[in-house]
Amino acid sequence: MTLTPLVYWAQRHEEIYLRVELTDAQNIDVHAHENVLHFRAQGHGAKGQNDYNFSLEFYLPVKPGVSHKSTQRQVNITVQKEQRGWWERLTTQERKPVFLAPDFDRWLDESDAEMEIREKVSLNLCFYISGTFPCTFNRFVSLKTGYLFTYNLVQFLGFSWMFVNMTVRLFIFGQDSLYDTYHTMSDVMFFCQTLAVLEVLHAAFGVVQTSVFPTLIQVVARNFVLFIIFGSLEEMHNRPVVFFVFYLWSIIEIFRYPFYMLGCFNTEWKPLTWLRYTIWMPLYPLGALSEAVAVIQSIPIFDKTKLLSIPHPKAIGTSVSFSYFLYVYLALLFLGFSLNLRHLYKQRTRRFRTKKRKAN
Ligand SMILES: CCCCCCCCCCCCC[C@@H](O)CC(=O)SCCNC(=O)CCNC(=O)[C@H](O)C(C)(C)COP(=O)(O)OP(=O)(O)OC[C@H]1O[C@@H](n2cnc3c(N)ncnc32)[C@H](O)[C@@H]1OP(=O)(O)O
Repeated sequence: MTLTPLVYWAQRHEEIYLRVELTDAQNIDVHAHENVLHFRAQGHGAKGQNDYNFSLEFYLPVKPGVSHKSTQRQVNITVQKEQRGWWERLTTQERKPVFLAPDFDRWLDESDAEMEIREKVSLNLCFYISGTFPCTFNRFVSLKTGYLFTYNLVQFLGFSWMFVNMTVRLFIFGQDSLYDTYHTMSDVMFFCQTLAVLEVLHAAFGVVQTSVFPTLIQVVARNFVLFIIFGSLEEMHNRPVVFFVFYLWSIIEIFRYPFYMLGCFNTEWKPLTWLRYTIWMPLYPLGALSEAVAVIQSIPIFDKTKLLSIPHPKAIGTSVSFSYFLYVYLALLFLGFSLNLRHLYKQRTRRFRTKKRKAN
């Protein structure tokens, strides 16, 4: 009689692990052919001493070479994935075979597996660089953590100061406070937003694991409004739009930077994570809208003052107003906004999908 053994599985980004519950397994034949793993052996399983076999059709392509190792208690099989990646299940069919279960001794979810790789790389580099522990690389890692923590703390303090100040002033002075936001907040905002340029460098040099383009869009967009629209036009300083722009920027940052601060120590506080990945939903469109309003309000001022206009190109005989560039910028703003909205949505899905899997 041929029976099916119990099989436990787990995965990493590059391989699949199978643990077959057979003691004293003999005459083991295991191979993968056209994406199907075939296993046959004699041994002592759930139904006593017998012939056991099973087949599994994998969810995605695997490499044909399969390695196995049998111990007195089990047979361990390792299958290499054809392409690096995370599989949502093991087999092509959605319903898992009854003899198959997760191997909780080896089970990791995607982000933990990523962490495992990073730790391995850091250990390998550690040996490579110095051959000793604690090594230069470890010191570099803690230096990086210390640097990022300090950076995030400084930004958090800056944005919290602005948020609290604007809120208190709004309560005390009411509508009047909207008109002098620039005079009271701009120094700190200039400081924080200049510092934020470092975020593009962090992403570009791999100091944090994120893509450069969304960060670049964010920093360029904000600094354009801050330095060019507000900074260079005195006429804009007393406009309420400054309040809305600064206030919306500050709200998200008082959640984002503490989230990163905890992340520096691989810690999280669930309500904060939820807020970091949710509160942008109303804030981002409102922020982009208020930035667009600021740009639109500045157009007649640039036209009137001729500030930043290109002086007198011979072919036209008159200077080209900076406002033409602002119309192009408004189109870019819409495009950049859509791209970043998509990015933020993807980050949110990635974050909560991973967390949900962890909870299961
Ligand atoms: C190039 C030409 C440009 C032309 C310009 C055209 C104009 C475009 C206009 C666009 C409209 C902009 C409007 C906007 O300015 C309005 C506002 O901001 S309103 C206020 C609301 N805003 C928001 O909610 C957005 C806030 N900003 C962000 O979220 C980020 O800046 C953003 C880049 C958009 C997304 O961030 P990121 O991709 O980094 O996502 P994560 O937070 O998930 O981070 C990914 C992982 O990296 C780790 N990380 C990141 N930074 C740090 C750090 N400083 N310290 C430590 N760790 C960090 C983070 O923990 C994640 O790691 P893990 O996944 O392991 O947790």
